[in-house]
Formats: sequence, C-alpha cells, structure tokens
Amino acid sequence: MTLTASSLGRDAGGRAILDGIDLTVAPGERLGIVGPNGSGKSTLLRLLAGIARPSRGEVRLGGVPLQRLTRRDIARRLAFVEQQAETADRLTVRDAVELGRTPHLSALRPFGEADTRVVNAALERVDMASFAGRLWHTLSGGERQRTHLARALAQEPAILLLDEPTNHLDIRHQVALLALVRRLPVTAVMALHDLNHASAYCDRVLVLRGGRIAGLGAPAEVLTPATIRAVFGVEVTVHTDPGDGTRSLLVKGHIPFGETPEMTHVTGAAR
Ligand SMILES: Nc1ncnc2c1ncn2[C@@H]1O[C@H](COP(=O)(O)OP(=O)(O)OP(=O)(O)O)[C@@H](O)[C@H]1O
Repeated sequence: MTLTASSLGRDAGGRAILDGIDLTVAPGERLGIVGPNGSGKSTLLRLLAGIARPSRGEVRLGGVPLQRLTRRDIARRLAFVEQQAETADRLTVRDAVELGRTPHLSALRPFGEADTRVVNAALERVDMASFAGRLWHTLSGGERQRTHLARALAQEPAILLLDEPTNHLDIRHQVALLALVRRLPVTAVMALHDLNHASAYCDRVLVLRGGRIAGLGAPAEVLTPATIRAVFGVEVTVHTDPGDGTRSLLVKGHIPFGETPEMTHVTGAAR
C-alpha cells in the first residue's frame, strides 16, 4: 500500500514547523527519517499517521486522502508507535498487545483463537513472551518499547510508522528490532537518530532540516560527510568493510554550537 504526502506542511507556535514535504513511500520500502532535534521528524510521522492535521497539503493512504478514512479504517492498514507512548498502568503486557487487534474486531467478529495466535506471535517476535502477565508499570523502558512494537505488530498493518523505535533498547534488542522490521512484509517509515542504523536498515533516507527536506535517496547517496556536516554540524568519515562492503560513519568531531554549519550542497534530490 502506497503512502504519499503532497505539499505537506504544519504550522505551530506561529511558524511552519514542517513545509513543502512531497514524498511517496512505495509498498515494502523501508524509509528512514533523520534530522537534528526539532527538525520535524515526529511532526511528519504524526501527519502521516493521521494523528495531527496538516496546515497545508495532504496525506494519501492507498490513494485515498486520510481525512476521508475513519480512525478504524486507518488502524486496519497503518500502525504507529509514538515516541513516549503511554499505556494504562493496570494493563498487563498481553492486554496491551491485545489492544492491537481492536481495529479488526466487531460485535460480529469478537476476539477469538486466531487473535490469540497473532498476539502470541507478536510477543515472541519482540522477545516479550515471558513478560505476558506482567503489569505495565513494572516494565523497564526497553520492555515498554518492545511491548508497544508488539501491539503495533498485532495490528497486522501494511504500513508501520515508528518514532525512534530503538529508544531505551540495549544494543542486541536494537539490532533485533531493526532486523525484524527489515524482514517483515510491511512498509516501514521510521525516525532514527543513529545514522548508521538508517544506513544499514533503510532502502532510502529522508533528511529533514528546519522542517524541510534536505535530502532524499539511497543511504550512500544522502548520508555523505558533506550532508552530515551541513545538516548536523558533525564531521564524519566513511568506512567501508572490506569483507561485506558495509558502510559505517565514524564521528570525528562537531562544529561548536553558535557556529552555523556551512550550507554546503546537500546531495540526494527529493523524488
Ligand atoms: N505546539 C507547538 N508549538 C510550538 N512549537 C512546536 C509545537 N509542536 C512542535 N513544535 C516545534 O516543532 C519543531 C519540530 O518538532 P518535532 O517534535 O517534530 O521534532 P523532531 O525532529 O521529532 O525532534 P526530536 O529529535 O527532538 O524528537 C520543534 O522545534 C518543536 O519545538
């Protein structure tokens, strides 16, 4: 299912916090959104999820404008794991994940065995099966994050939107989550702070700067030392593993705050 944004913009606090976003996410694609703090990553994800309303432009899901779809219609196709998402304290992990089935249920289609199987599989996939009976407020930050992802997987969406999904996760669970998202038969759009994760696990990367697209393309095309210097104010060198060709960015230093990075040419044309 294709997700598109045309001339998308959002105003807040008397200014445009996002503007001129034209984007088509192809079915099955993994798109990473990167950018400095406050560049508009969460705002873009919230607009794509239909949680926030655009001030300009529109989002289409499978060709249909989001405002023509009900929340339930959207939730059957698209799941969103927000940053700092909360859940009621009295819920168990299983209860929280079962909520992911809600868009598929009705009076004529109550929760059944097939739903239990989907919930069990989602818990297994994020390594939370042994926590199923635990109350929400007893979970660590990483365990909560993995439960949120399990809830989204239980929705069986065609499109998964993730806002900093590796937050709070230890390194093994970070890699396991990104590898899982890469394996799943879904379209994934995820805001990531780690540029090496964006490089290794995404087909394309969208770079935001001040609410606008500063680059969009394949990781090697967009995440270059020049772009990273201009957008993030950080000096990096690129290393390529001679064995498997994996490209990694090594941080060498940063431009002090107060000194604006040069607005050098930013690669990767917006498509
Ligand atoms: N209601 C609001 N009023 C004023 N400014 C707002 C409002 N909501 C968001 N902003 C501003 O919009 C900008 C974009 O915010 P957003 O949360 O999308 O950034 P982000 O790229 O996700 O940041 P981070 O990396 O810190 O999570 C920020 O400068 C933020 O302060």
